[in-house]
Amino acid sequence: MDEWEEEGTTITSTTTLTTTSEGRQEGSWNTANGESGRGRGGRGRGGGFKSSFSSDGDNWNSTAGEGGFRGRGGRGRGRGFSRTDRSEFNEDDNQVCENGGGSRGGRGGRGGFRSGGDQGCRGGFGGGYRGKDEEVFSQREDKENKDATDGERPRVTYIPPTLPEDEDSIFAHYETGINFDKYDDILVDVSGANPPQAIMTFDEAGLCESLRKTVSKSGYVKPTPVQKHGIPIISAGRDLMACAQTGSGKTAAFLLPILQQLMADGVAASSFSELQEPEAVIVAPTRELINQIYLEARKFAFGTCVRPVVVYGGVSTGHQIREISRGCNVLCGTPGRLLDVIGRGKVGLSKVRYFVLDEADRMLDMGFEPDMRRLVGSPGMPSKENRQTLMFSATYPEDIQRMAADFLKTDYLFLAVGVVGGACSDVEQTFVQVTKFSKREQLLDLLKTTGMERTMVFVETKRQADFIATYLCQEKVPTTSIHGDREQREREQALADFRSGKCPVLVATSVAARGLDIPDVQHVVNFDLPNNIDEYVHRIGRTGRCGNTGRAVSFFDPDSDDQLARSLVTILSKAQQEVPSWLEDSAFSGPGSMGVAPRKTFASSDSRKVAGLTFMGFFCCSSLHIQTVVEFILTSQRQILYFYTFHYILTAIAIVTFRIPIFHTHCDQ
Ligand SMILES: Nc1ncnc2c1ncn2[C@@H]1O[C@H](COP(=O)(O)OP(=O)(O)OP(=O)(O)O)[C@@H](O)[C@H]1O
Repeated sequence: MDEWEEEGTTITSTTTLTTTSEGRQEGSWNTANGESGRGRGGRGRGGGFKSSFSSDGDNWNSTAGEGGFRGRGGRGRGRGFSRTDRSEFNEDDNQVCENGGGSRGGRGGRGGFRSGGDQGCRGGFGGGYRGKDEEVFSQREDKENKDATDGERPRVTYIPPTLPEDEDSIFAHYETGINFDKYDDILVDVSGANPPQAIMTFDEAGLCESLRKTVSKSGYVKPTPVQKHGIPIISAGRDLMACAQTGSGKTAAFLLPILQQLMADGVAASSFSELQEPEAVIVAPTRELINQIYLEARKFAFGTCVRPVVVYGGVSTGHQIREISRGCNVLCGTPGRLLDVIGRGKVGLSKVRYFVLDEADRMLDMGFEPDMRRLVGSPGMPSKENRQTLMFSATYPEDIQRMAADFLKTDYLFLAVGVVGGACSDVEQTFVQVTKFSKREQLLDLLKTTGMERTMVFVETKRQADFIATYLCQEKVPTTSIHGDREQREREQALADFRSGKCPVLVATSVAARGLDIPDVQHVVNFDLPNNIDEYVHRIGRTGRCGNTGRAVSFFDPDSDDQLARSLVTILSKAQQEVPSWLEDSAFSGPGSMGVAPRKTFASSDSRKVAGLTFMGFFCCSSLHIQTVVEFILTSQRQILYFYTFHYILTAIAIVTFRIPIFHTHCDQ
């Protein structure tokens, strides 16, 4: 629960971890805490950790920097939020972190963050927990840019390395796994009026020659279920809310039909216009994910006149605007930066035909919903009746589904491949009961058995991510980390090192939970379990992708993870996996376990059906009871009349209360 998941959390701690890291060219990974960050209002004191990895040989040198973490930067100005932090830092015997007592600085707008990156960024930011989402970052960055203009703050100057242009790099892909063909056995449900026929092969998708070539060069032989159904739905011009398990090809399911249509219509990028007007806008919650989507779009559009462009925070806005001005048909972006470039008048929305929300449930939850509304309400953006809106995710809480309908035409189709919100069945899930003090040793033991296999370790907080990464480095496990307080250059370097295998262990916060498609991730470890079951599903979905198998090991601390037990049992059973008896005990023995659904928002299917079913159930019961009541009124049997009235009210309450579980049983065959 770091970057994203603060809903319902009591916020009490906003410590700044002032950490910067420099990736040295000879392969060293060096993280040093910023010298006393003295941003405005920030009192970041030195210390920090320092770890370096010398790639020549197995030489991992990590020193928990003199003084360890000493992030005292939490006192800043600006709006911040406090939170209850489940970090182990404060309790740990070997604590190397002095983090201001864990409950300070709820107003953490501007603390001390100072970086000496090779891009010359010297950003003063921080001052507390901002994490929540990309937008918060973007706003901050925009603020930084504005401040820079005022001569107060430096600009974000990072420009990502130029992408390789050779076909081998562009079309590099990993192989589908042994379970790829089993995708065909998954039950698919399309709800809504007049869905078009699914396709069985890419030939039936009616792709133009150039797309056929790029699809084939990408190693795609046959479509996955979400592609079989999604492609014809999008090609037929329908709005779509699609749900399919992690790693099952949702990206191509929306990119291919969009690109196909743009190519068929002869859309071509032009650098002559001052105002660029993309035909498609794609949004995703994190920088790395949107960049990945962009790379996929660029791959499929290779050799054609359709030009995708990506914009996201942490990168020089000027650079991105220059990229846009070279021609932009498909604009991929994180919400904050998108709104920024639109606000600067560099992008017009009047030609938008496709509006895509990847990780749609995340894009519509509390963190991003206002931005999504701002985006669809931006000047020139066609109304929902005049554009196609497409939503994709592996999870769709029911409340989010209901809200999503605001963005979709009323006759949208809902596509469910398998159990909505279900975990990928190719991931073997195991749980280890732990205490919070034993986690680190358990992690180390685990990593010793997995050796150099690629492993993502999810932790709850940014500080925890740095701390665990440092710890593993000290223990000579080549590790890097990714989280929202690292600079973009560092985040990209971390991913690159993980991808290449230079650092086979990546410690991550939730910022890396969704969408990232990294080859050969064999393991996911939930060092800290998230507080939300959907988050769990996304995290473990970083392995077991595209028909490959994977393993997820989760540390379950009964003291803090009990509230997740019931949802975990549900997830395990739905994925036909063994449920440890202790987990079952924990799930069904705790307070509030008497017949109450684990989570009301865990949707099983199209919320329209659920609503329909509830109404039908209520209506049937009502009719029956009304009939009975009338009969008894006529026969004047008062007690029985009271009994039935009472019973009628109870039934109504029960139906409304248990409507989700009722529907679960109905559709999870
Ligand atoms: N038809 C296909 N044949 C072979 N590989 C495919 C096919 N479709 C997608 N892939 C590959 O499968 C991997 C996973 O796809 P993708 O990232 O789109 O999954 P996803 O469903 O969006 O996952 P997530 O829910 O985690 O975001 C990618 O490497 C992609 O290139």
